[in-house]
Order: sequence, then C-alpha cells, then structure tokens
Amino acid sequence: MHGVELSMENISVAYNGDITVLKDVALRAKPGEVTGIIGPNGAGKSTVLKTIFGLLSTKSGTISMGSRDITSLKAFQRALEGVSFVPQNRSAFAGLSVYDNLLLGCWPFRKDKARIDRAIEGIFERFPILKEKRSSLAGSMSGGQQRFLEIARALVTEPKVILLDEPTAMIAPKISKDIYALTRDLADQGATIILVDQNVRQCATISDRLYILELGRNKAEGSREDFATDGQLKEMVAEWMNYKIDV
Ligand SMILES: Nc1ncnc2c1ncn2[C@@H]1O[C@H](COP(=O)(O)OP(=O)(O)OP(=O)(O)O)[C@@H](O)[C@H]1O
Repeated sequence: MHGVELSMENISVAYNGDITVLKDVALRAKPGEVTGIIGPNGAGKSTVLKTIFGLLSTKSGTISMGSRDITSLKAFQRALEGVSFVPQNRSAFAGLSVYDNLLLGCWPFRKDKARIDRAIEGIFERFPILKEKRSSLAGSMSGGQQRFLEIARALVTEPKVILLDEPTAMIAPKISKDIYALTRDLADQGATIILVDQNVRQCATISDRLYILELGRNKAEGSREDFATDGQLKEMVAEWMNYKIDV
C-alpha cells in the first residue's frame, strides 16, 4: 500500500450553512502511521472525517493529499484519488451478498472488469472468512464479520488514506482486538490511517500521533511519546477520560 500525507489547514465547516462545528481545524496524517483523533462527544471528530471524504463542504481552509489540493473535489473523485471512509454506523447492505457488497465498493472503477476481479480476489486473500461467505447475505453474518466486510469494502479501491470512524463501537472485545491489529497492519504496510475512537486507551496505544479536539477546535496534538511524557498532555487526557497514557 502506498500512503500519501493528508493535511487539513484552517478548516471550518458549518451544518445547514450556519451552525459552525469545525473552526480552523488543522491536521496532518503521514503515510505508514495511524493518526488518532480523540475528544469528548460532539467535539467534531466524525465531522472531520466526513469533511476529508468530501461529504460536507468547507466554509474555509484547504485539504491536501501530498501537494495536491483536493478541497474542491467531490466524494467519488476523492475515492478515485485514494481516500476511503468507513463510517461509524453499520453500512453493509444486509440484503446483498458479501460479494455484491464488495462489488459496490468498486463503483468508482466500475467499467474496469479486470481491476474489479483483482481487487476482490485481493480482499478474499486477506479475509478468508469473506471468501467463504461470498454468497451469503451480509445481514446473516455476525456484527463483527459485517464490520470486517465494511472495512474490506473500503479497501477494494486500494486506498492511500483510510478514514475509520469508531470501528470497534458495539463490537465484542475479541473482535475489536482483531480490528485494531488490522488497522495497525494497514499502516505498517504504508497506508495513511486516520482513526476516530472513543476508546482512548486503544487509540493511544496504536496511534503514532494523536490529536485532541474540543468544541470543534484543535486542543492539543503530539506523538504517542509526547502524550506519555508531557505532564500537561497526560493530565489533559486523564482529566476527562480518567486514563493515563503509558508507552
Ligand atoms: N447533521 C447535522 N446537523 C447539525 N448538526 C450536526 C449534525 N451532525 C453533527 N452535528 C453537530 O456537530 C457537532 C459535532 O458532531 P460530531 O458527530 O462530528 O462529533 P463527534 O466528536 O464525532 O462526537 P461523537 O463522539 O458523539 O460522535 C455536534 O455538536 C453535533 O451535534
């Protein structure tokens, strides 16, 4: 996987034109790294991911992939450029087979049959359970298996930047462990991962760099080591999450 740096500068976003939820947010996510975003409920974490994917328009600011400005691209164009998004809520189509769910992920290159075959074969190699269940309805699988299908569907485009919104919410701890391992693995293979997570402990454990958002603004940022050693950063997280980060 070949990641690319994803950056946001001075990003402001408003819902319905006037309810401002992001104010001058800046973020930089590097290839080969997991960049974690944490913060209280309503801080704007999901909004950041939706904005990067092009689902919300910006009032100001710039979003770039490497040196390329993608701010004005639509979501499907960003998908073609190599951005993938796994939303927080369940998004597998329960009434479609595993194979058809994966096929939907190939929509941006739907006319390229050879690429579709190659992409889905690659997914089946990585996720044998999906190969086994290729003809089963997604809705017949467990919640954990459906989550893997959702992540797999986001991987068919061979993305450079992968946006994960609370991938382990409502998922059993054993499966959550596998999802975090997959997340780390994708970064180690070179992808740029941006992970939003309520589970501060897990997020801090697998992220190389962490951003804290509060009320739609950047509150703090630093490497995992910074958060483990800087008294002020440690306290900030411990204060509202009752958790101290150790490396
Ligand atoms: N469609 C919408 N219309 C109006 N306001 C919205 C909409 N979606 C979210 N908001 C508001 O935007 C703010 C940021 O929401 P967002 O979901 O990005 O936060 P979050 O940090 O991801 O929180 P959570 O952890 O609860 O998911 C909140 O105040 C929320 O109420």
